[in-house]
Amino acid sequence: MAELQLHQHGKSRVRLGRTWREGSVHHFVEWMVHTMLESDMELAFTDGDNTGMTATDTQKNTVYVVAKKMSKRCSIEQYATALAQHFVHTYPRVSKAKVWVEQAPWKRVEVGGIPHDHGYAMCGTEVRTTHVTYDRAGKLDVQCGVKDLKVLKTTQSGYEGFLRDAFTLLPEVRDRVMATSVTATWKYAYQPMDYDATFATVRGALLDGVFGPPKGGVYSPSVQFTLYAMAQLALERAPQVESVFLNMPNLHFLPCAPVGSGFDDDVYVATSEPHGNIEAVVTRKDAKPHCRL
Ligand SMILES: O=c1[nH]c(=O)c2[nH]c(=O)[nH]c2[nH]1
Repeated sequence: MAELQLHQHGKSRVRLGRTWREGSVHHFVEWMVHTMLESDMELAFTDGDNTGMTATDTQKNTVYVVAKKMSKRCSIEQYATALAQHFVHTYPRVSKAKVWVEQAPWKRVEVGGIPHDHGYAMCGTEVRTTHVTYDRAGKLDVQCGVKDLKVLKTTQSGYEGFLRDAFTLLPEVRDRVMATSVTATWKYAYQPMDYDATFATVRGALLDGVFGPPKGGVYSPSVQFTLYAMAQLALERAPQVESVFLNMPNLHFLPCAPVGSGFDDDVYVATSEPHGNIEAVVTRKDAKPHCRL
């Protein structure tokens, strides 16, 4: 006999744009929203009975309704919280709402050094993310993050001392290009007053962990060491953060010696596949672990 275990239903990849007009200055965001509802809908799966079900089409429509209701400029965390709470408070069969939001990297343009009133350009790939859950007991969980944050440094990176056997071809190096696309998520011990400010603090810490000071930088003996240094800095600078998950592919730039010349740390074969893949969860001592592995 079969038994229904966890079940949920939601809408994926709902895209929206939202403008807030503050006089002549307009603020714009583009969001990709995913919803998922845990609800008392076993009979839909086992008996084909849809009574009381919040259709995924309704969930999609609600994404837009709640965006409209956010009358003041807000962060993705505030929006996702409002959306999750709406589902639980409106639909008695819903026991837990899960909402993911990703913010596209539109940035206000500057013309002659002056911020434009309503002009935006998309520069880069970096997407700000959040994952919010809210349940009928009123438990709210907000996780923040960033993905596709691509970083590269042309030196101050090496890789030495690793195991060598018959399968090892990689030479040891003290100078190489280090490039990665950072995915980070972090959990708070307590919710910050200002999600935007805390996001900026954590993002800044992650970048400083990679690059070090502007003159001279900081040496990376491995992606692993740099990942841990980044997470340590984030925990140090943002006291609200209790744990950080980081995933960092090692995007290899392979030494290239064009025909007739040698390799002088100047020309590389740029690759994306295959790539190394390094990840870890780093928690504040005595904090609850945060599982993304
Ligand atoms: O920083 C690195 N970590 C690794 O685990 C690894 N493995 C590898 O081939 N190159 C590298 N570089």
